[in-house]
Amino acid sequence: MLVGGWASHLLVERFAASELTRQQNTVKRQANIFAQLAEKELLAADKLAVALSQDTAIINHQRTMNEYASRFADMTFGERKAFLEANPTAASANDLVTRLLQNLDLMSLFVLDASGNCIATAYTQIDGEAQPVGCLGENYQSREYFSQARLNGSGHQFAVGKRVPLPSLFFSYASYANGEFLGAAVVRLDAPNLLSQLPLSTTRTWITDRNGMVISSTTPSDVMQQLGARLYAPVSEAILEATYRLDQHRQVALVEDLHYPEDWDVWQLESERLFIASAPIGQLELTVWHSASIANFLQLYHRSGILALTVLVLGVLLILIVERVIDAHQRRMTHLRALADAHQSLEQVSSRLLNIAISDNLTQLSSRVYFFQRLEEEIARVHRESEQLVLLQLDIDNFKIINDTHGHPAGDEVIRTMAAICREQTRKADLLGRVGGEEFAIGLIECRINTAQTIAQNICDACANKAVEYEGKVLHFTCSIGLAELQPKQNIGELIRQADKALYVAKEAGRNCVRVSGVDTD
Ligand SMILES: Nc1nc2c(ncn2[C@@H]2O[C@H](COP(=O)(O)OP(=O)(O)OP(=O)(O)O)[C@@H](O)[C@H]2O)c(=O)[nH]1
Repeated sequence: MLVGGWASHLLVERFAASELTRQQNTVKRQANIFAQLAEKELLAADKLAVALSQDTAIINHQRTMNEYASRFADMTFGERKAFLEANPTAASANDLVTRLLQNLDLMSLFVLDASGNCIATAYTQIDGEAQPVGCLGENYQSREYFSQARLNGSGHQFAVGKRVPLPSLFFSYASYANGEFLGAAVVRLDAPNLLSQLPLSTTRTWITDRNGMVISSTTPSDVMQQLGARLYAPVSEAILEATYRLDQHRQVALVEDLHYPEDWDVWQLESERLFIASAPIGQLELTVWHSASIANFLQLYHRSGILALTVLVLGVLLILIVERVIDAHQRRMTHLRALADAHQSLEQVSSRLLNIAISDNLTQLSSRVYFFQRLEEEIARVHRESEQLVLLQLDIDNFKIINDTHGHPAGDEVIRTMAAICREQTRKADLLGRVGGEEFAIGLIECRINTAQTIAQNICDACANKAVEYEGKVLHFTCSIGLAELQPKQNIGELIRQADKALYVAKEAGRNCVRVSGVDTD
C-alpha cells in the first residue's frame, strides 16, 4: 500500500506540474497579447493627449478656467457644471474633443485645469440628446494620471471607481504655457474592450493594476461588482502564495475559501477550487491573473489514482505469478535432481549386479552363465567369418583330496592359482571362465587345434610345476584338459560335449594330461 500511495503521489505531482505549467503558459501568452494591444492603444492615446495639450483652443480654455480656480473651490458640483456649460471657451473645447471622440474609437476625452477640475468634455448623442461622456465640473486632482501629469508632463492610470462606469485606462498629458502648468488633456480607453480581444478560453481571466485593483475581467459582472473597491488587498496575498507555489511547481495551488467582502455576492469563489496563475505586464505595471477550475484536474487526479491502484494490483499479481512460476521451477529442479540421483544409484547397483552376474567372485574370471553366453556369440561370429575356435575344458585333479587334506581355504588358493595360470597362458581376446567348483573352460579364438594343444599342454605343465604356498605349507596340484575344435555348423552343445568327452578321456588316462576330441576319443 505504501508503494501504491507513493506511486499515486508521484502521478498526481506529475499531472499537477504539467497542468500548472499549462495554465502558466496560457496566462503568459495572454499577458503578452494584452501588452501588445495595450501598448498600441497607449501610444495612440499618448499622441492624442499630447496633441490636445498643444491645441490653442484647449490652452486658452485652460488659462481662462484657471482664473476661476479660487471661485470653483467654493462652488458646488452643479454650480461648476452650469458655469462651465455657459462658458464660451468651454464650448469650443467641448466641440473639439467631441469631434475627436466621434472620429476615434475612445470611451471619453476631457480636459482638466491646473486644479484637476474637468473643464471640457466630449458629448455624445443618447436618445437624441447630447450627453457628456466625462464629468464636467468633477475634480480629478486625486487621480494618479492627473498628479503624474502635473509632475512629469504625462501620466497613466488604470482604474475602476464608483464614478467610472467601466474599468478604464486613463492617459493624460500636461499643457504648459511659458513653463506654467495649465492642466491636462485626458484620454480614456476601454479596458474590457482590450480584454475582449484576447483569445481566452472558458476559464476566468482578469487584470489588476499594481495595487491589486481589478481593471478588467473576462466576466464583466465581476468587475462591475467591484467598482471603486481596492479589492485585492486580502485576496492578493492568497493569490501570491498560490502563485509562489505554482512557480515552485511543487504543489497544486488550490485556492479555497478566498475572503471576499460580503457584499460581493457575485463572486462565488468560496465554493470553487481554482488553479491560479499570474503573469506581469511589466511596463504597464499590470498583472494578468488566470484561473481554471480544479474540476478537470480532480478528474485527472481520480483517474491517476485508479490508474496507480490498477498498476499496483497488476504489479502484485505479477509478483505472485512470478513467485509461483519460480517456486514451481525450483520444485521441478529438486524433483529432477532427486530423479538423477536415484538414476545414478540404480546404475551403480545395476552395474554391481551385472558384475556379480558375469564374473566369478573367487577368480574374477567369467561366471559359468556369462562364459557360455559369450562362447555362443563367438561361435556364431566364427561361423560367419569362417575362423577357428578351440574349446578347452579344464578340471583340477583330485581336488576333493586337496580340500580334505589342507582345508577349504587352501583349496580356494589352488583355484585362484589355476585361474592365474590360465590367464598367463592365453591372450586377452580368448574367453576364460570358471564353469564349476574346480572346473574351468577356455575358448581360444583364431586358434588351430595344434596351437591349442600346445597351449593346453603348457597350462597342464605350469600347474604341475607350480608350488602353491599357503599358511607356511607348499601344495602341488595337477589338472586334466580336454580339447575340441569347432567344426563347421557345429553348435555350442555339441562342442561342449566333445570337449567334455576329451576331458573324461584325460581323466581316464590317469589325469595331468591333455586329450583332443576326435583324435584321442575315437
Ligand atoms: N575349496 C573349494 N572346493 C570346492 C569349490 N567348489 C567345489 N569344491 C570341491 O571340489 C571337489 C570336487 O570333487 P570331485 O567332483 O569329486 O572331483 P575331484 O576330487 O577333483 O576328482 P577328479 O575330478 O575326478 O580328479 C568337491 O570336494 C567340492 O566340495 C570351491 O569353490 N572351493
